[in-house]
Amino acid sequence: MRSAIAASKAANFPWTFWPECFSTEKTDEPYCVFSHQGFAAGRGIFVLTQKDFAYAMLDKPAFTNPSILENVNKFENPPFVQHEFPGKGRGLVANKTLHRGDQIFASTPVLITDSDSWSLDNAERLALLYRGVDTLPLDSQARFWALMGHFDDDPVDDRINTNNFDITIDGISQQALFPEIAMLNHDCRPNAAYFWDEQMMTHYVHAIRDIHPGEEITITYIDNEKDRKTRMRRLKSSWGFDCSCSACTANPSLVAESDSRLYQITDLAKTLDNWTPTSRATPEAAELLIELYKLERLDASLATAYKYAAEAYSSFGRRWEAIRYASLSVEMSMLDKGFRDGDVAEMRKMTNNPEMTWSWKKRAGASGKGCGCGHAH
Ligand SMILES: C[S@@+](CC[C@H](N)C(=O)[O-])C[C@H]1O[C@@H](n2cnc3c(N)ncnc32)[C@H](O)[C@@H]1O
Repeated sequence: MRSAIAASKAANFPWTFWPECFSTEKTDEPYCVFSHQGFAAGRGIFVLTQKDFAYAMLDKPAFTNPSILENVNKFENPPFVQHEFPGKGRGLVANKTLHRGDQIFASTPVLITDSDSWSLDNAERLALLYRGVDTLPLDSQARFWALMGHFDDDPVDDRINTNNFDITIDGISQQALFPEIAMLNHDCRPNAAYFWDEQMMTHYVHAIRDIHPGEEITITYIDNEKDRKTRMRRLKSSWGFDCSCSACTANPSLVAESDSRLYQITDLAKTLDNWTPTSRATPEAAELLIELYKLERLDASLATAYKYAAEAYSSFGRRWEAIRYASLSVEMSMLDKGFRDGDVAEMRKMTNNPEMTWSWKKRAGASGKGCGCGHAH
């Protein structure tokens, strides 16, 4: 018999159990555990948050129209096998060729926690988390407990902190747990990218370059455009491991070269973002940025680099190059930022009609000389 009290027989009550709550002096509304066992065809979910936020979530299409999740959480015949890597724990290895754009996961969270719930008394916060896990369907509970921890902390906290993803719902950042996706290890030059779709309440993972059978499927946990030292420090402090990926363990001369390319990438992005009359942005600068990202094998970042190139060409009135790069940007942005992302919509517009976009001839008329920039947007 579960410790949580079933609420399923109460009329018009949307949650499976009566929420258990604790208050904090810092907030008006208590934090509660809201459990929905039927979510995503019985995968279930619990949310540790405040009442208004939990109820607003119920208005998302994923809850109001469950049939849209028909093709989500399909874990049979995966394109990978689980493998034990010395020093890394488990990871996922491709068992067939995956092409850029191939979907690897589409998964709903089993739990979502509000970062502000840390303002609760720790024992109370943990009591809510334990209660939440206890209210998940047994299958999801098992997946939760099978996750790795590394902080040597409370077992529930540790699993959440080691495996969660930052997501945003209605503009508010939250932590979400996707047990199957949490099996992916980090690489500073990953071959897969992910994004969160809040309408679908689904986390997607796609290949961002071709992945061969036997190759580990990896994502990034951090901002890979930082130099090696910064990346290593971040991975150690947040995930407790010494980065051993090829970009971190290369010969110091190669690392130094990579770091200097990363600094150049930062500078070029600043240049291309400059829409003032003194801007030195040119299509050539954007081409160089693309080349540097390719050299660094930062495939996901190409989404933004292609956008810079599309806008740079558009700003000099060069229609066909603008369209070419806008198309490339749409393809990569859909994999890294999401199907509904604003950049995707903007670049799609440019593929149809660059003349109607804000950047058209913004910099130099069609001459390519000098800058008549004006302001972006
Ligand atoms: C989200 S889990 C990934 C799956 C995990 N390997 C497992 O066995 O469940 C994150 C943890 O995996 C390990 N890990 C992930 N990527 C790693 C890497 N590149 N090198 C070493 N350890 C890694 C770290 O212990 C990290 O805290």
